Amino acid sequence: MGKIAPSLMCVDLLNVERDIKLLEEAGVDYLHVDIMDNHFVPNITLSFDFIKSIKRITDIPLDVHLMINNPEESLQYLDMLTAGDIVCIHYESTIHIHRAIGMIKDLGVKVGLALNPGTPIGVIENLLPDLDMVLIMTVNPGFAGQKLIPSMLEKIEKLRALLNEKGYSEIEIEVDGNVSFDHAKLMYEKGADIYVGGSSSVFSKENSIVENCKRFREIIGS
Ligand SMILES: O=C(CO)[C@H](O)[C@H](O)COP(=O)(O)O
Repeated sequence: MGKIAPSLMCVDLLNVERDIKLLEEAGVDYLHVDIMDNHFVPNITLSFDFIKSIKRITDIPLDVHLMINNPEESLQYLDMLTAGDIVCIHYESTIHIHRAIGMIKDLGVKVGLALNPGTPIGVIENLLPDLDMVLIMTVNPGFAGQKLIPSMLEKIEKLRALLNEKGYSEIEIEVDGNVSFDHAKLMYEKGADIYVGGSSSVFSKENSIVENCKRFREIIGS
């Protein structure tokens, strides 16, 4: 059974509370919050203060994706998170990855590790005991509305095989970037668990948010 994590960078920023209530009605599993620094990726979107505001209006667990350099310098600002939330940092974003992971654990939340499309999956092997989730970026991060990099489908499959082979089948695989309805089906077949729905699915203008989530659920068997 797959889980849906709508990407709040695709929400109507003039109607955030309205859209979050719709996502609650749709029964989504997480809210995916992208934090950028204009250095690790060339964009700036949501913020730590935005997360504080979100926490006041919903109990849906947050899936915080930090696209920032040296995340260990900013993790202190995430003390509003609680057990059940996820903090995901990029493998490429720090030379002190074990220290950064340890700091996420100290927050009492789940640990996610994201890999850019160009980063091979082998880098995670000695980190597996500390991870709850691995995020496969299926586009180069930073912007919504990009095209899927097709070779990422094989990467998902290889990661699922690696996790099973090493005895870490409980680690969840998240996919992010052009997770359209069609791509979600392929990703599901390859072994993905958590689906970041953006402009190409949950927030597609063709239907309402609630109807889009319903269609998504049917595809990922939840
Ligand atoms: O992380 C992201 C961009 O870096 C966004 O969460 C994601 O790409 C949004 O989804 P879509 O690609 O469907 O617009």
